[in-house]
Amino acid sequence: MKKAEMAAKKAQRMVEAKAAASKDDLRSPICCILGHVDTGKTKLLDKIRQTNVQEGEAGGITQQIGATYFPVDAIRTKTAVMFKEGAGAKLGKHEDFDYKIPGLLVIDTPGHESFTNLRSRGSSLCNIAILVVDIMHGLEPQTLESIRLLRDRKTPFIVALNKIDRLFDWKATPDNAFRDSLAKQKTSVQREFETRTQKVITEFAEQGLNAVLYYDNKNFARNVSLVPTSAITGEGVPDMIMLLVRLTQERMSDRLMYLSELECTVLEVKVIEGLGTTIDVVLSNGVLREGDRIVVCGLNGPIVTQVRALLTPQPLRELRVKSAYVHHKEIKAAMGVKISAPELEKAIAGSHLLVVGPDDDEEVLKEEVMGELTSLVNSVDKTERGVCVQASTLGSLEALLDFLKSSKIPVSGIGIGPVHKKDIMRASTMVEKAKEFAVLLCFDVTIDREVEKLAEDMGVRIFKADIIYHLFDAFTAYTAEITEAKRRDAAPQAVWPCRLRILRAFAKRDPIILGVDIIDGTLRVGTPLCVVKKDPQTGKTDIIDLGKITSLEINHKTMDVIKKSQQGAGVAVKIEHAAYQTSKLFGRHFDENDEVISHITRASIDVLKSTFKADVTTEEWVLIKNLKPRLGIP
Ligand SMILES: Nc1nc2c(ncn2[C@@H]2O[C@H](COP(=O)(O)OP(=O)(O)OP(=O)(O)O)[C@@H](O)[C@H]2O)c(=O)[nH]1
Repeated sequence: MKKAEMAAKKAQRMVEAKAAASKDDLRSPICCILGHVDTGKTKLLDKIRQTNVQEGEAGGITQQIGATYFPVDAIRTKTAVMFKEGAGAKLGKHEDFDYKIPGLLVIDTPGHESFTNLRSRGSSLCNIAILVVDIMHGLEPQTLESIRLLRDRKTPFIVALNKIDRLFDWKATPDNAFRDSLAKQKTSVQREFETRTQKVITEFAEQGLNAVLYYDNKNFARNVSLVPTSAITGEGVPDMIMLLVRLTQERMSDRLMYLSELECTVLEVKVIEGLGTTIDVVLSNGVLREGDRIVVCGLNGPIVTQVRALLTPQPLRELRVKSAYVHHKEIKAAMGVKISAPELEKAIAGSHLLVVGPDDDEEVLKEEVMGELTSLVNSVDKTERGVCVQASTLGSLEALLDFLKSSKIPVSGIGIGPVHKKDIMRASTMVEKAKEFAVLLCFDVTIDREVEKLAEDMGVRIFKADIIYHLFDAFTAYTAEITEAKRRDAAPQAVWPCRLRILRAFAKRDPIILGVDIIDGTLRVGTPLCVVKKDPQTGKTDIIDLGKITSLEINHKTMDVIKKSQQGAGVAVKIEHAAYQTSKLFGRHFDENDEVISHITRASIDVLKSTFKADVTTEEWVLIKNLKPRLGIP
């Protein structure tokens, strides 16, 4: 009852917050940088920051926790060059341009760690992303993984086509607008640019994405924009920032309206000397205050604690001040903040942070905050046959589970944080049930040597990686290996169906050698053969086992497998019985009037079904079905 009441109150508050919001009061968009290693993500971030540091912190760029804040003044300075002649931007006069966003909050940790943790009820808190692609390399494995993440979370993104200064003979004009720089290049450089860009466009097309140079983009909703940049010379960086400004304020102002309702996410959990365990959060809406009672999701259940301090880094010029941090009484969105509070040791990155308000029931908030972990746990396949996964944060766990789901890999257990013995024990229950799933897929987590040893002893395979698709590749290779081993082990139990007509007997007993015609099926060394006789008086059937095929020949050429189509003028089959079987004599126990068939059993059919399913043809299944009643298999 209470829960419903609170939900109603919250919904009401949200309605009020939305009603009070306006397109004139926008908050700063949050931007993440993703891309393959070494494409220049860090350098690009540095470049945006540095230009303004050089200009004596003009515009007041501020370093936040895990993020850099670019106030609109800094953006205005940085993009001025876009209004010059030759920039090709057709933006009118600089002083007339209406910068509506108060600034831009760029998350400092590039890569998908922070992107996946900036999450809210399945969607992303990252308003816009920059996907960095090296123009010399095109799309690389992690680019594809980033695209997948961006698509899953429906996050709009632009592509920085970086390292244009590496085009042969490029003449740089530092921090220039791209088109002006390109116009100044020799024809050969312009041509190389065009060919390389075209190649990238084709690669995007292969991913089902329509990419175009941003200044040719007539439909931002449909096409991905490419912005050529150099993180070294700064060329194209003004274009990139201008594009971010325009895309966010023109196309997503609804999502950026400032709301008084709190929205806050834990990006990282960190131990800081003197402060103990702290959490770095992104406050994307609302206000946080010192002394607030907060609720976050923890490894062992919800954590309720009180904000002891709200911290941001000390500005560079004040480095001599003793404390590394500035304390705040309250902080308004959008901001990256460090929170110091007791009992945060078990907090989980990716969790939401809620503040207990005067009307709130703490129990309900606790449930809400744990809800996401519970719903992730509930999303796990309940067939109880599947791999176990362990990830560092809620965000990465979610991304990994999404990926496994789309790759149709079942999951039986999940965990967050460092791998413990109990996680190995859980995975080990699979050893008997399904060996290929006795696996722990670890994404960006630490494992003690001792725990690894336990896994070895229990027969649990551990795969570690900090790139999702590497985990996937390793696991796929492993399952292929296991399947192959299983086939080798099961091969003696597998019986392939065949029906043979006896043409003549070359040897009547020990071993029996027959010349045969294959009526149906395939002959293989190892197949047990029999004839089925019906007693004319009693009507009782009698299965006479002749033994197993030990060799096959066509025209004196030995073969392991002979298909019906290969048999030519007939096949010579050598049949030997096992020591425990009685020897059979051609002419007495059976003769050329008998049809010889594979002695299939319930068990042999099951082996074919479980291990060789992909190898059995439809005709062979039909033949098995026909042989079953003759051999008395229900
Ligand atoms: N010539 C040239 N080199 C660049 C450019 N951007 C980055 N680099 C160089 O490329 C290398 C990788 O750059 P980073 O910024 O560290 O790349 P990253 O994407 O952050 O790499 P990871 O953090 O490893 O994922 C460095 O040696 C940079 O100096 C560019 O625009 N032009």
